[in-house]
Amino acid sequence: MQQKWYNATEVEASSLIFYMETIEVSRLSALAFFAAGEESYKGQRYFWQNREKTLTLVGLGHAYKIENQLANTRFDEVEKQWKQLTKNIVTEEELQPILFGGFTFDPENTTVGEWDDFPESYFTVATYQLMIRNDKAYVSIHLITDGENAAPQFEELRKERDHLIHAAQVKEVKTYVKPQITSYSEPHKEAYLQSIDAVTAKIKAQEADKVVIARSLALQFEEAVSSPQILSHVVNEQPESYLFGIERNDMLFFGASPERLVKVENGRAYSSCIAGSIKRGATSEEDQALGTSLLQDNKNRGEHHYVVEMITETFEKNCTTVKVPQQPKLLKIRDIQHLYTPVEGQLAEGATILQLVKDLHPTPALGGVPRQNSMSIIRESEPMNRGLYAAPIGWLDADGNGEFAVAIRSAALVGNQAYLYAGGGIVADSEAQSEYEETLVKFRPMLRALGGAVHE
Ligand SMILES: C=C(O[C@@H]1C=C(C(=O)O)C=C[C@H]1O)C(=O)O
Ligand SMILES: [Mg+2]
Repeated sequence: MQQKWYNATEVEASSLIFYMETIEVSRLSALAFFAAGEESYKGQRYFWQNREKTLTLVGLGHAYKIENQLANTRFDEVEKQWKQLTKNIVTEEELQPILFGGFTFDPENTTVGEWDDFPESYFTVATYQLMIRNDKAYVSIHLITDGENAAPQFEELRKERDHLIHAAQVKEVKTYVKPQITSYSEPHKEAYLQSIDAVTAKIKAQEADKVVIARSLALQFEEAVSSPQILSHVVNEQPESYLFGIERNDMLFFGASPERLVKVENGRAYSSCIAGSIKRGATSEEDQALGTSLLQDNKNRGEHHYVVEMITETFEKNCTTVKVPQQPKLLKIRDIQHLYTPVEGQLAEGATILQLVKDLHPTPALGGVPRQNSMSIIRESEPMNRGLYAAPIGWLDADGNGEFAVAIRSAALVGNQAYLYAGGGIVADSEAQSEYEETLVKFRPMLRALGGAVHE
């Protein structure tokens, strides 16, 4: 697994020139722009929408890649390379270039599977980037080169840009059918149930306070499923979450997550503590009753408390002032309700979004407490590699702004196969059967998008 191929991209970034040109375009469908890249940029695309739907990003093609197989130093390495690369920017615009990507959940996990050739850090600068912000749409071209022949290259890129915009504007926005599932399996279901009992016993024996244990669900389809097809369903069905899709070679990793890891805007940092769950009710009365019982439930308040404590401490280390409400609220999304506490602070001098990602990941919402013990227990207990599931995914610019979601409610799609991931926070009084049911609810957003039966 420890390949050395990433060196290929680590050319002397300082000798490279970063050209960027942005035009404003009349509003077009982000999905149609993504789909316009189906032939030429498949395997090199991304899609992102924040929860508020005030920012949409689509990337087609790779102007530059930052990949590495490092463990602890991966965050610093990406930050260093991005700084180098954005030192020599040639642009007339106010818009900043954007680096989009993610860090895997655990670089020390060695379990083989669908994530085998995925690097521990995977970031790209798109050749063509669509940004929809404040109701305006912009398309940028990025070209990163040593400067030789930049002008004719740029001319070619402009032609292709116009072609992509045209295709996205004039083609009807397609309505995609749902894929046909030919097989559904919950691999290692028994092992999962046993691991919950085993982990609960470890917590009772004080080997850890909280450990998040996850499992996967595997689907097969009649034929290969396309990325725009799946993203279109996610966009329609999950409007209240972060929506993301990131392609690498023949994999699409996608999801609809309610959870913010960190956002930085003009020197202020924001995070969210989301842990503790209950299903939605069939009627509004039942829904409210379930919500009230979640707010009062000791086991769920325990799961939540560890997250608030850790994120608050991390913010105190990186910020001059920190604001945290005393009590959690309810966060209701289509299939589930969670306990939710927002955290915000004023970034201290020198603190950056990637430093916050490094310090926050994994929070006890996806790892556990204490961090090292819980990570070892996860490695021993889960017969899978989480890859980007439960990991930081998002963007940053060259000005220090950016946002990372925690990639939960997510799945990896490879040709005609999909792997869906879900887990839950295990504490001393967790019960295997109810944790199992909690994961079934958490699979629903991906299962629904992929054409699976979801009993509403
Ligand atoms: C682990 C997941 O979600 C996390 C675990 C939760 C819980 O156990 O209550 C709630 C939200 C997330 O912090 C997941 O969705 O897979
Ligand atoms: Mg839970």
